[in-house]
Amino acid sequence: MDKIKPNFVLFDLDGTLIDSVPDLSFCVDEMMKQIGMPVRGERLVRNWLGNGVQRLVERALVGSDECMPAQELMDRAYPIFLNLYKHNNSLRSCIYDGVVEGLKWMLTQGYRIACVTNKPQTFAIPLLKDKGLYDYFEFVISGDTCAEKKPHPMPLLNAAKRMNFTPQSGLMIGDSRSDIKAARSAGLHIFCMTYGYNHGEDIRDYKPDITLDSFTELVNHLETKIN
Ligand SMILES: O=C(O)COP(=O)(O)O
Ligand SMILES: [Mg+2]
Repeated sequence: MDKIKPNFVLFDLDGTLIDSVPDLSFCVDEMMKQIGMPVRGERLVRNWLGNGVQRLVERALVGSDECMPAQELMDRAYPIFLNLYKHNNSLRSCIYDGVVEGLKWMLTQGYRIACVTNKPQTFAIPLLKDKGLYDYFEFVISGDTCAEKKPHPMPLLNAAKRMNFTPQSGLMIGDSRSDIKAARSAGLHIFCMTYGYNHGEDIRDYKPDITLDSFTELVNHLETKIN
């Protein structure tokens, strides 16, 4: 594929900018211990992430991707998780190699960038700030900013509107099938990182426009906007 020159670029957070699973799995396991249930471990949490923290907790409680826990169990467990994650939001999480260089390069090339995540605002903003990434973005659309989250196109359409460009002139960079589905429905181009979380499946099977092993490869796929 030839290099493209999108008017704006939207970045996913978990699994794209930051490996947040170490903190999330710590909190899931502490919650499980506190309610007297078996811990789940990092590998399963990695596969259950991608549809917001509420869905992650539901999956952890039933031990599967699909089913729903009893409401009474969720009502007991979810507040415990929220309190734990509030205090363990960024301690163990790491920025992926190449991300800071990639974001700096985007800005020097004249790109306008924002973050679109399914993580609720109360966790997304402190995490981005703690890791020194917040100031790179014009704005952050979190999992609870719009009425719908990815894979629904609404957060991406909202971002395009705030950028004042058509969705078709934008690019989403993510790591999961939710990012691909949202981008396709909204009409954006979509690049995916191979190192992220995609429910244990190879992201190439979902056919993004491009797959990247590192943000340092962005230079191979994007034109400069400064001429
Ligand atoms: O909170 C999640 O489930 C994942 O969030 P993401 O959209 O940044 O990958
Ligand atoms: Mg993600």
